[in-house]
Amino acid sequence: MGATYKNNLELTIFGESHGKAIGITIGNLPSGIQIDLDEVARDMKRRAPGQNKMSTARKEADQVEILSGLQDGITTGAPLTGVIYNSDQHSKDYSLLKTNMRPGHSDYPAYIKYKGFNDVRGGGHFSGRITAPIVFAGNIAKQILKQKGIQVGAHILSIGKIKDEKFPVDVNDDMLLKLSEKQYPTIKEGVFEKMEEAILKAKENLDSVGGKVECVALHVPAGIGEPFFDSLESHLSSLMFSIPAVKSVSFGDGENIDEMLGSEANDCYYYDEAGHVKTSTNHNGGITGGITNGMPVSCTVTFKPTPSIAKKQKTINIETKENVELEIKGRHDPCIVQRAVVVVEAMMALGILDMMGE
Ligand SMILES: Cc1cc2nc3c(=O)[nH]c(=O)nc-3n(C[C@H](O)[C@H](O)[C@H](O)COP(=O)(O)O)c2cc1C
Ligand SMILES: C=C(O[C@@H]1CC(C(=O)O)=C[C@@H](OP(=O)(O)O)[C@H]1O)C(=O)O
Repeated sequence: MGATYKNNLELTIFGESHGKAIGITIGNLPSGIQIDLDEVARDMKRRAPGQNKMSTARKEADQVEILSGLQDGITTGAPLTGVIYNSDQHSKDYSLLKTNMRPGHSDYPAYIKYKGFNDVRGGGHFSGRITAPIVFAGNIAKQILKQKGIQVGAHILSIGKIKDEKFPVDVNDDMLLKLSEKQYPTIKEGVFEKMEEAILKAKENLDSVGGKVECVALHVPAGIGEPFFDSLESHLSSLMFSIPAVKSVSFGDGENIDEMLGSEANDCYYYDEAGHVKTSTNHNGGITGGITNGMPVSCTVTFKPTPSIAKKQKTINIETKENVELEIKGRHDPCIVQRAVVVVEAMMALGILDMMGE
């Protein structure tokens, strides 16, 4: 199993959901950067499981132990390794799932690829739990970007059929600051309460819901990225698609841009009062020709409904080769989206830092 993303940064993730620990090694970080570990802990808590009825009941502290690469809170330039110990595994929930393949999860393709030796407990290395180390790495990236004046922030754009509004073209630091103060960030007031209802209703019906997260990076200078294979869109979408349960990634108005005319989709340039180049709209999400144009980089990520649901489903038993019915027991998120906002931010920060190549 490969576990490394390598460009200017090197990210190597390790561990399984029910193993001893999970973690990440980040290579090629700049040296001499002061890291605030309280900020790391704040982001870890935004993703951590077991906090309320909208999340899996599994409880994990998700405290990161740093093994290397940091001395007196400052990056040394050596590979930075963070480890998170697992403590609340209920592995017996998975005994039936070794043979009865969960629809929508990795079980069947992983069984084929790894000849049945893959660890199915908690999803093994395929688990959403592996996003905890990504949030750790992403927070380090956010702190480095912040020192360059770049801010990353996100909100829940939709859960099921309940929708928030999209970021406006003039999204600014204040708006991101306000969102960062909310546990479940939405731009419209009062919309998360309706989203929560949708999550709890799905759960009550032994089902799950999906949704979208919209993320921006502000003050990214123009000129980051390359044409074709190393376009910023290519790298960011590769990172976003690495998040389990992500089924689409788009930039700007990407999901609807096909319905516009050229005259509507083009972002027209102007000089503002300070002489900075801006565009009056941002349908292209701050990237044209694969390269940043100085406008906010904006990306929307769609999460499918959580695959492990308690409702009876049809599937196969890979050992007896029979069609069977499956009722999944165990602890699962009735919705992934509200826990994944910070994961999307992490990938955005890592992708931009990586492509800046400094
Ligand atoms: C933060 C997070 C939490 C998740 N929680 C669950 C869960 O409780 N149960 C589950 O079946 N899948 C969960 N998933 C999704 C699965 O890991 C994912 O659907 C599975 O690995 C198959 O990958 P794919 O959906 O990308 O094809 C979670 C994903 C994330 C990012
Ligand atoms: C533990 C986390 O989420 C897990 C992600 C997950 C999956 O299949 O992705 C399945 C569940 O694992 P378990 O059956 O061990 O409770 C979730 O709880 C986490 O995100 O930290």
